[in-house]
Amino acid sequence: MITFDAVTKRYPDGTVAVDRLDLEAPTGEITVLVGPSGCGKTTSLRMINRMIDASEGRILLDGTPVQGIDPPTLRRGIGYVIQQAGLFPHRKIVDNIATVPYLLGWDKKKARARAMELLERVGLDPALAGRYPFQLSGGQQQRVGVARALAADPPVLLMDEPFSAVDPIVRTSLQDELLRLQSELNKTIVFVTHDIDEAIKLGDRVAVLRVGGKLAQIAAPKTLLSEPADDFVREFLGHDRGIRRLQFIPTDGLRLRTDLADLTGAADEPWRLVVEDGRPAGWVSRERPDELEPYGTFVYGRDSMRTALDAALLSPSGCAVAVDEQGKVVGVATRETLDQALAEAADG
Ligand SMILES: Nc1ncnc2c1ncn2[C@@H]1O[C@H](COP(=O)(O)OP(=O)(O)OP(=O)(O)O)[C@@H](O)[C@H]1O
Repeated sequence: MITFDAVTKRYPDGTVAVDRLDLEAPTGEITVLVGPSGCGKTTSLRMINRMIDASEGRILLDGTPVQGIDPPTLRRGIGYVIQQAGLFPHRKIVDNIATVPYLLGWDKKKARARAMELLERVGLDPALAGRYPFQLSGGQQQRVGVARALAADPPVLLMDEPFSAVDPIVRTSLQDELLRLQSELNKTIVFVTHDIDEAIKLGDRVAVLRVGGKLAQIAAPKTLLSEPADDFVREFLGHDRGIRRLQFIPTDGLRLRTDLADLTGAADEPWRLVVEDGRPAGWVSRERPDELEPYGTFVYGRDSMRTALDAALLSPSGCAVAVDEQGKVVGVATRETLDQALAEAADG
């Protein structure tokens, strides 16, 4: 656990970047620091590994003040990932990843074997090991940055806007990859971002900071969205806070119809889903039975109501197609069913 105990950072020019910050980042969880530009996120993060020293207050790592640990020792137990990966341009990928093991005096063979293992772990082709950073895409470089931070298996990972410099599609896959890795590794992660969607997706807990380095609220994402502490937090969460809340509402309680999906014999309805080899092929209407119309799917029980609703909006029938993990149709959520679930969500 990382604990901020009344931590203040005053820069020499008098700027108060962080103001009496109290915060806990529990072991094995992702704690996200989010807030507008200049609110002290990076300063807070860097005080954990003493790249910046606090002016007042204490930061504790499992109860031990970091101020009492010499920086090299401290950093051995703390991986650090930054925007644009910060790789050494003249070192091959494998050697970039093995940076910390080399510093720790591991023999070259063991360090490289560990680097190769990590390369695969972060979803990269081992064939990239011999390349130089400039021969990789931005997203691949970020993955290497994550692999490098994990190389000596540190219990703590600090991540400073690690995915901000890549396009939205790559960012989404990096976020998914981080969540997958974390489900295996259970690191204590402190993650800085200015993107509220990223914070809500990744954080077990999200700390919202306001300019001046004051904590506005810390809560689980779901609570943050349903109970923002004040107008600043409400505004920061954006006008589509209600829509975002839907991503925490599960779909496993939705009642599905199977008679609209050729599964149990088609009902006499305006729309019918054509299923081929168990998979959706398209909707057909009574008026135009030969024309396949578009459809949207959600994975029943895994995806949230937000995805289910999106799936319904993509279908002219207004119904969302529920599939299993293999993409096979399990039924259809009609507009009435979705309406009912939304009404219940609004109550809760
Ligand atoms: N070395 C420094 N000297 C003086 N002021 C600084 C220094 N570093 C940062 N600051 C100021 O401290 C405040 C917090 O900066 P910090 O970089 O921690 O914010 P941030 O929330 O990470 O911002 P961003 O999202 O823009 O990166 C800002 O007002 C910044 O200008």
